[in-house]
Parts: sequence; structure tokens; C-alpha cells
Amino acid sequence: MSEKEVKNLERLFEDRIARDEKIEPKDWMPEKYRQTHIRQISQHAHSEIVGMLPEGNWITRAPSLRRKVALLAKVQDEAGHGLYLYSACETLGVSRDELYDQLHTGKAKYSSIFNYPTITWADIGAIGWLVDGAAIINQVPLCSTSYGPYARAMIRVCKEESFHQRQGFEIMMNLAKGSKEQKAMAQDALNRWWWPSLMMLGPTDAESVHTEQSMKWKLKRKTNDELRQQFIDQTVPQAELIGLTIPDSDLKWNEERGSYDFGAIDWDEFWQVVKGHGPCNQERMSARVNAWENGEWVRDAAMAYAEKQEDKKLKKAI
Ligand SMILES: CC(C)(COP(=O)(O)OP(=O)(O)OC[C@H]1O[C@@H](n2cnc3c(N)ncnc32)[C@H](O)[C@@H]1OP(=O)(O)O)[C@@H](O)C(=O)NCCC(=O)NCCSC(=O)Cc1ccccc1
Repeated sequence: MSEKEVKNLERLFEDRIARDEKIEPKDWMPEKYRQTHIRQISQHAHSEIVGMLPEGNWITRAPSLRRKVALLAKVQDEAGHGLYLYSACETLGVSRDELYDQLHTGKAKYSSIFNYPTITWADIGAIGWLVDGAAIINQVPLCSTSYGPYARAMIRVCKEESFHQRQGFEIMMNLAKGSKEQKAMAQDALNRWWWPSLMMLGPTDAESVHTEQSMKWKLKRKTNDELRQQFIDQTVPQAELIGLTIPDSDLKWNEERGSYDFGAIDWDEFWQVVKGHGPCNQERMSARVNAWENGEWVRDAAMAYAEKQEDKKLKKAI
């Protein structure tokens, strides 16, 4: 293709983005648009899959049958989200095996938040309330992202995340109005999960390398800082409602801005976790790699069965 033809295609593509049209897998798209989507969608998929681990840790220890059923359903939903997202990513011409390989070899990132431990049952409440709460704020705008398969996957994911957030908030609410020890356990979980939940929404806009281009392509519809402020403004009144204290002495309502001012985020901690030095990075990765290796015989058996069925079909056709 000549340079002039490429320029023309780029112009037509930008016009479609400006008209808010969805870009579909077989449509022409700039290579950088494709690569950026593979990066973000695959990291999102990896996060959903790795995100099953901290909560999976509590399935056998949930304090009642009702809690166990809800937690099981939630963890299964996260697996489903990972699978839709891997499928959406495959439409961009990358194979599932390549994506898994990128995760297992540490080439692809996954969300920093899943590298923290779940020490008490209250951590399960905090994850649902805060982590799913932040995920919803991040993902609702993604329902109108420009790439069709990603946008459509997000619609169902967001509906399920709402249930996750409510089950987490309900756990926290019950602990907060329980015994003194239970309330202290809820407060301790909030203390430990608050700051990592703010970090989860990504570096500040000034430090974010991808935001500017991703906003132009309407991959991102809101910046990291906008999402973080929205999350804080939404969550502070919820904490007040259940009598818990946000662990930030600088948190203060700003009448003029109509938003909360908040304290400094420890970005060194964030980058340490992103670079693989968080409290559970190694544990998370070895759990995923072991699951992949131990599941090899299942994949081989499924392939052998599929080949046999194909052979049978061919023999019948002859
Ligand atoms: C906002 C952001 C995460 C980052 O903005 P971007 O424009 O893409 O990047 P930006 O330039 O701002 O950053 C520079 C570099 O820093 C990286 N980095 C940034 N933040 C993080 C981080 N937190 N952790 C690790 N790395 C991070 C970033 O990749 C980039 O590095 P790269 O150049 O790639 O090597 C965006 O990708 C997004 O919206 N993704 C979709 C949503 C999604 O993935 N959600 C996941 C949670 S799903 C969930 O929770 C459901 C659930 C709940 C409960 C239980 C189980 C499951």
C-alpha cells in the first residue's frame, strides 16, 4: 500500500472515531491502535484471572453457606470476565497461547491490586467494596470504548461487578455493626486496601504514558485522575454510612471543587508492586504457572478428542 493510501485510510479511521462509530475486528485500523488494544485488553484479562486468587483463598473458610455461595459465584464471574476479554483480544489477531505466555513470562502486566494478601475475612469485604467499586468506575466508561468487542464485553462485566460490589459492601456493613472485634477487623481491612485501591486506577495523568493517545482513540473515556476522584467522592460517604474511617488525615471536602481533597499517594510503592516486588507477586505468578502446567494433560486430552472427532467426520464424508 502506498503512503498516500495509508494516509487516506488513517483519515477515514479518525473520522469514524470522531463519529463515535465502533471499530470492528475486520475493519482497517492503525497498527498502533491494534497494539494498544492488545496491551490494555490482555492486561485487563490477566487481572481478572489473577484477581481470582486473593478471593479464592477464602472460599473454604467463608463464615456461612450464604457467604460461600456468593463468593464462589463471584470468583467464577471473574473467570468469565477473563474469558470474554481474552476472546475480545483474540479478535485483534493474537492467540490465547501467546497471551498466556506473556503473562507467565512476566512480559504482560496485571493489576497491581492483586499482589496484596487477604489476611482476614474482612479483606473479602474490602475487595468487593473497594476493588470492585474502583473496577466499576473504570469499566463503565469502557462500555462506550471505540473497539466493538471490548465495549460489548464490558456491558456484561459491569452488571456482574455491581453484584460483586454490593456483596463486599454488605460484608463490611455487617462487620462494622458487629462486635468490637469485628468492627476493628473491618477497619483494619479498609486501612490496608484503601491506598492500593487508589493506585489501582493507574499513575497520575502527568505520569501516564498512554492516556493522551488512548483518549484520542476513545479507548479511554476518562483519565486516571478523573476516575480516582470519582471513586473517592463515591466511596467516602459509604464509609461514613457504616461508621468506618478512611485512613487519610488529609481527606477533606472541598466546597469549591465539589469534590474531596486527598492525601499524597505513595507512588514508589505502586511502581515497586508493578515491577514485581509487591507482597504477593511471586506467589500469584507461581500459582498461575503451576495451574497452566498442571492443566497440560487436560488440554492435550481435549485436543486429542477433537482430532478424533474430526477424523471420524472425514471418514464418514469419504
Ligand atoms: C487505567 C489503566 C489500568 C492504566 O491506564 P493505561 O493508559 O493503560 O496506562 P498508563 O499510561 O496510565 O500507565 C503506565 C504503565 O503502568 C501500567 N499500569 C497502570 N496502572 C496499573 C496497575 N494498576 N497495575 C499494574 N500496571 C499498571 C500500565 O499498564 C502501563 O504499563 P505498560 O506500558 O502497559 O507496560 C488502563 O489500562 C485500564 O483502564 N485498563 C482496563 C481496566 C483493567 O485492566 N482493570 C484491571 C482490574 S479488573 C478488576 O479489578 C476486576 C476484579 C475485581 C475483584 C476481583 C477480581 C477481579
